[in-house]
Amino acid sequence: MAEDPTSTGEAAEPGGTAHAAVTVQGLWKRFGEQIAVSGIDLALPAGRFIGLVGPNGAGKTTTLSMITGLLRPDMGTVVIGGHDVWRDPVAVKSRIGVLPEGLRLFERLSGAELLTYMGALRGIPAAEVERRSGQLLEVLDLSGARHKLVVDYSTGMRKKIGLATALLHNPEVLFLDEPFEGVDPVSAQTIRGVLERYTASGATVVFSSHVMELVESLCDWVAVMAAGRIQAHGPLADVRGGAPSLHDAFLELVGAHGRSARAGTSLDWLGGTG
Ligand SMILES: Nc1ncnc2c1ncn2[C@@H]1O[C@H](COP(=O)(O)OP(=O)(O)OP(=O)(O)O)[C@@H](O)[C@H]1O
Repeated sequence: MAEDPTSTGEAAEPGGTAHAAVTVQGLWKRFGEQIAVSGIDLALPAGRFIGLVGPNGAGKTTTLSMITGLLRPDMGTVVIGGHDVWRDPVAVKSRIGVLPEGLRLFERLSGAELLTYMGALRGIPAAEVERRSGQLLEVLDLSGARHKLVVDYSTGMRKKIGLATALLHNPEVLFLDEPFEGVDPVSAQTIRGVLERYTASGATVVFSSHVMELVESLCDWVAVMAAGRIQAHGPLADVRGGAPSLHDAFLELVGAHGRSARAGTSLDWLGGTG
């Protein structure tokens, strides 16, 4: 579905639920001369596995940061669960979980301590935090590392403990910025299983990635971003259209077909033969 600049932000895609988990209207962000996000209107349907895809620098992180209340937009509104993210941040933050890019954790706590601390910050009763933490550590295959300091966790372990902290309060919507970046296939499969279980119960996942195969295999709804704008959005099959794969549809949408061939001809000296 091509982006309609007059869109009101209502979730109205064919065959989709009428209920929007997240409604974004007129979102803008500029860093000096650089317009990172250029007027986005988007209604993300509830209960879906949603992929935000786009090339490097498309504006995915900036968009997710503004949607989750981490970065103030220059213009525009974001509503989650009926609450404006910037006017009613506490109500929104109790309903969402966020795994941001380059998540900074409390490095000198163990995995178990980190969850206990995050649970207390969220106001969850201690016994419930302990119950949920034990289950999350178990399912994410971190039980053996529960007493290890987070500073000593590997990249994949950090992603998994970050995901555990984002899920601890049982949010309605989970936002993940590049959750599979630097994660080995076994950990990726574990994360994937947890996310599938989470959406199966009616919750919404929104994640950004530039790995098309991953998005195609996980998501049932996608938004394609390039140069700060939404180029297409809707159910996966609609966005893919007649293209053989989401990868091909994506290259077409972001105007990248033929770019690799051009790069090949301009690097005629490259080959390691002196
Ligand atoms: N704090 C900042 N200061 C200046 N420019 C920024 C800042 N954050 C982002 N940008 C610029 O805004 C644009 C969008 O960046 P953003 O990180 O949102 O893209 P992205 O789609 O997440 O990219 P990637 O896939 O490479 O992570 C880029 O041109 C980037 O250089």
